[in-house]
Amino acid sequence: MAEQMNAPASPPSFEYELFEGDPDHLRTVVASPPPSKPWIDPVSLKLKHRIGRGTFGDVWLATHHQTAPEFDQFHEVALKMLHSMREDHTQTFLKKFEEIFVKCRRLQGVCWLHGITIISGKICIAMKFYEGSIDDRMAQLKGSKLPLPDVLRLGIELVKGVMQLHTIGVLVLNLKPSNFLVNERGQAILGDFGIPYLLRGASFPDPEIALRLGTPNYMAPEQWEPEVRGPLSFETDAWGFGCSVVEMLTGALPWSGKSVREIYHSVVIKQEKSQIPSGLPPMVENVLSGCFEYDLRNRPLMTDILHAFESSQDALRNEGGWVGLSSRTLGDRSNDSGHSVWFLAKDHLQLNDTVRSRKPLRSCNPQNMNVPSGTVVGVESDTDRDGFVLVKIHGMHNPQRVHTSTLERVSNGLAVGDWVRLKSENSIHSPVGVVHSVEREGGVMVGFLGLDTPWRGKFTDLQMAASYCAGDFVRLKASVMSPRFEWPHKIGGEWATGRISQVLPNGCLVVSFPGRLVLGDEPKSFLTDPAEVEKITFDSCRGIVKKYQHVEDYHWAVRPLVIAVGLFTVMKLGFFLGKNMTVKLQKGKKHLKQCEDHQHHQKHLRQWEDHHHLDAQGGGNPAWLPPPVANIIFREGGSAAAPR
Ligand SMILES: Nc1ncnc2c1ncn2[C@@H]1O[C@H](COP(=O)(O)OP(=O)(O)OP(=O)(O)O)[C@@H](O)[C@H]1O
Repeated sequence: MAEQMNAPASPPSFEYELFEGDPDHLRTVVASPPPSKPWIDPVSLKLKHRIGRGTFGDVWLATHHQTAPEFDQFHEVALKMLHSMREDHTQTFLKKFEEIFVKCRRLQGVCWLHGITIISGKICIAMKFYEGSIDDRMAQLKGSKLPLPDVLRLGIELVKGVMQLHTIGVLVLNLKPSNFLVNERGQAILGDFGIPYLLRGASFPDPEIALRLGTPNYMAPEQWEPEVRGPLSFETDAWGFGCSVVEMLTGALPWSGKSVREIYHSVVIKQEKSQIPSGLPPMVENVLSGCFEYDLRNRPLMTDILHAFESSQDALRNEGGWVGLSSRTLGDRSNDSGHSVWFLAKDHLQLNDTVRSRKPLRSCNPQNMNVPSGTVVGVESDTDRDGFVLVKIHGMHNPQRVHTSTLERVSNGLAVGDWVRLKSENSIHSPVGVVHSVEREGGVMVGFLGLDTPWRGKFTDLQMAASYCAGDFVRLKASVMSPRFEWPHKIGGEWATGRISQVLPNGCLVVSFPGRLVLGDEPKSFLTDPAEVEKITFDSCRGIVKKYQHVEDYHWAVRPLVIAVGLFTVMKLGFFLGKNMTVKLQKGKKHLKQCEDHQHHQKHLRQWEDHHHLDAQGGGNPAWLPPPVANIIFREGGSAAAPR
């Protein structure tokens, strides 16, 4: 097969080539066995006309002529011709396609694949030709929107298709009404079997395509830069599904009128969500709102969506119209630790599970540690996901009845959300990541920065790592010379200290720098690899200077404020000293003057005494003193003071 797949195809000139036979007389002489190999001889394909142009290539209507001694048949096919890519990437795609080809053919909800070929150096995937898409159908309706019962029915069919694709390990990543085809029985079929997923890692002449694997209007935040904001997960398809359902209900394209850059800014940076129409059955509304959770771990799985749609469809049928389905909505069950009901629904406690109090999603401090470690000895109701369990806590005699939402399962020493470090590091991705799932048998899934999908391995490959939370201060380690992402410096040249504003599901840290004044277009936040930073706390700063420098990291205004206060203090001190000096100077001058006067009067006195021959006794009587001297009292030591 490898040789067949690698065989260079003869490139026919196809751009305007029309099918020469009569398409109305497509015939099957003898039924052929379904081929287990996907390769199609390009000569057997005749292109008729182009149906449409998509992000990853064009779709053509073509005929596929198969002939052998036992059979001879024509099929009308839709031929998806991908943009040209590098030869090695073409081969990788062919290999991936070969792996999923037979599996895909068993999936009822996914378009039927005829095979694959290469024409003019471009990969061409031949699929069954369907009569139209949900998008086409919407275009024919008033307001381009579908009624709720239709949306529920089509939604259920599509979710089943997505789930089928997920079971073979493929994500769709391109859910949108134009990719929802309708078969001859009016059922919705997935028209894309995960082409963007198979294209991961391929490079295109247009770098934009490689950067974003999907159609911008329907893309989840992590889909824009999966290696940075990932990992791509089953929940990534929940976002695209949510966008598609909202469009089917409202007739409005998500982020309509916005450029690709603007959509990126809205979805990824500003973390905006699609608006969900009001008046929907609460379960549908809740599950749709869950689809738009920024953190993919908080989104529902396809099973949750299916459950919500089927329940709402049943209720709609039974009640003859939407009048309110249930007094108990899923939204009421949210958890104030930051975990959505969908997050909590992903794991179910069983007897003998080791558990501990659940850590909040966005904080390092446990809300309570009522259960530092315990064992589940009783499950109140197996069917109720939202129930209580009996937990035997070490050191306590009687088992405690604890709500499952406050507990997390610890298997092989690890729980979902734990920070871990790979024992054997590699240069491809960060060695530090966040646990996404832990199997009781030892299998672990971890989100690592640098990987676009979750890492899968054994718990023995991992060790615990320091955790990071929003609010923590961090700085690049001194040993990091060339960080993975740009990181600002301080004026003196050393790495600046920033504050974590968000922790992405793969452990990538979004860091802002409140200690830096951001002007104009300068970036407000930076991304960083958790393995490249260290935590900075007031206690860890040694010496008063370092401690003060850390205070400056809290807000850019600290330094100018300190400078202003310092200047003010200096001025005040200067003023005070100045005033004191002036008083003293004046006093000194006065004193000098008095001394001078005194000397002057002494001189006069001596002259007067000489003149009047006064004896020394008479000199002590002020009455005998000349008038200016009478106003001055002489103190000990010769200092002068004004009379009282
Ligand atoms: N198997 C098929 N049978 C009939 N029509 C198809 C088939 N596959 C695709 N189409 C139609 O061809 C048109 C172009 O499809 P294509 O998938 O290339 O574009 P797109 O959905 O806009 O973009 P993307 O490349 O992102 O999937 C769409 O209108 C789609 O409904």
